[in-house]
Amino acid sequence: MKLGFIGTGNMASAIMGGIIKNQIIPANDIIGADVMEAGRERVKDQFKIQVTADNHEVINSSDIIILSVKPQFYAEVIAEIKDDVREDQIIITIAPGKTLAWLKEQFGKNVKIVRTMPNTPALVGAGMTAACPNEYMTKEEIAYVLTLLESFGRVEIIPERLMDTVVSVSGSSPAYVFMFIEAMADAAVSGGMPRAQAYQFAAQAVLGSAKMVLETGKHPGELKDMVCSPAGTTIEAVRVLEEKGFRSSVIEAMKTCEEISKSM
Ligand SMILES: NC(=O)C1=CN([C@@H]2O[C@H](COP(=O)(O)OP(=O)(O)OC[C@H]3O[C@@H](n4cnc5c(N)ncnc54)[C@H](OP(=O)(O)O)[C@@H]3O)[C@@H](O)[C@H]2O)C=CC1
Ligand SMILES: O=C(O)[C@@H]1CCC=N1
Repeated sequence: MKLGFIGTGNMASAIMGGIIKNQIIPANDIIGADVMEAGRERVKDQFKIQVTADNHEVINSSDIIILSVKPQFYAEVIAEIKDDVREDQIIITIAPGKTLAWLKEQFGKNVKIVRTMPNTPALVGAGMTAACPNEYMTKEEIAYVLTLLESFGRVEIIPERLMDTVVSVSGSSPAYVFMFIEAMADAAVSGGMPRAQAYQFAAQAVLGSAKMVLETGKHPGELKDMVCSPAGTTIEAVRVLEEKGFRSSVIEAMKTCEEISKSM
């Protein structure tokens, strides 16, 4: 199976890193194109894949192609490659807002497409990816693409109407979590902890808490109550977080993210 990337930036790197690390497709069966020579050289050096400046070469040498450019470049890239795309090839998209209907219109012909929304934890095999195959994909092809996506984390097939919500809850959310970890580390530094150690403690606490949600099946509120000892320290921190609008700020930020995704 030959895999191609058009765009070899942050998300493409995270995906190819996961696929190669989990030996789903070897590096020498992966090719990436990027307009930026620096982007090409970076993935060539880091992942030992083939690189090219020619998007047509990616299409003509791949069975599956991941369009990993920014949404604003999707129309021009599809216009450039659409005549090369064969009926047996599979296109995986990862851009917010680019619906299957829009993609079909851009290609102007029946193309096998899986619309997805991954995230950068794919790089460490802990991604969360939503997938939405179009009507031209066979069950076997869908199963293979899911195997590919599972090589760098969890994957769920979802109705396309939820894709913008996926952008806000998992596509973009690593950024919010990194901000949270940074803020916790700053507070730990203010308490006298060395910064590198503070990042370790903060990040592991977030990782452990997330694992508790995923592995215990308990409601996050119940897990929060388990930490809040009566008249203890935690409930005072929770009180301040509520006073500062922690939850509502997260919700408002995510609703904004979702709206921007819809507009792309
Ligand atoms: N980063 C993330 O966490 C996530 C990103 N995504 C989606 O993934 C896609 C890529 O995002 P990201 O990796 O962050 O973006 P990057 O800017 O890091 O990577 C995109 C790369 O593609 C290059 N490029 C632009 N136009 C072309 C072209 N016509 N042909 C070939 N290469 C081109 C860009 O060059 P140049 O810099 O010159 O534009 C850039 O090097 C986007 O649609 C994004 O929404 C989805 C989920 C998560
Ligand atoms: O910020 C963005 O537009 C991309 C999509 C989800 C995460 N990054």
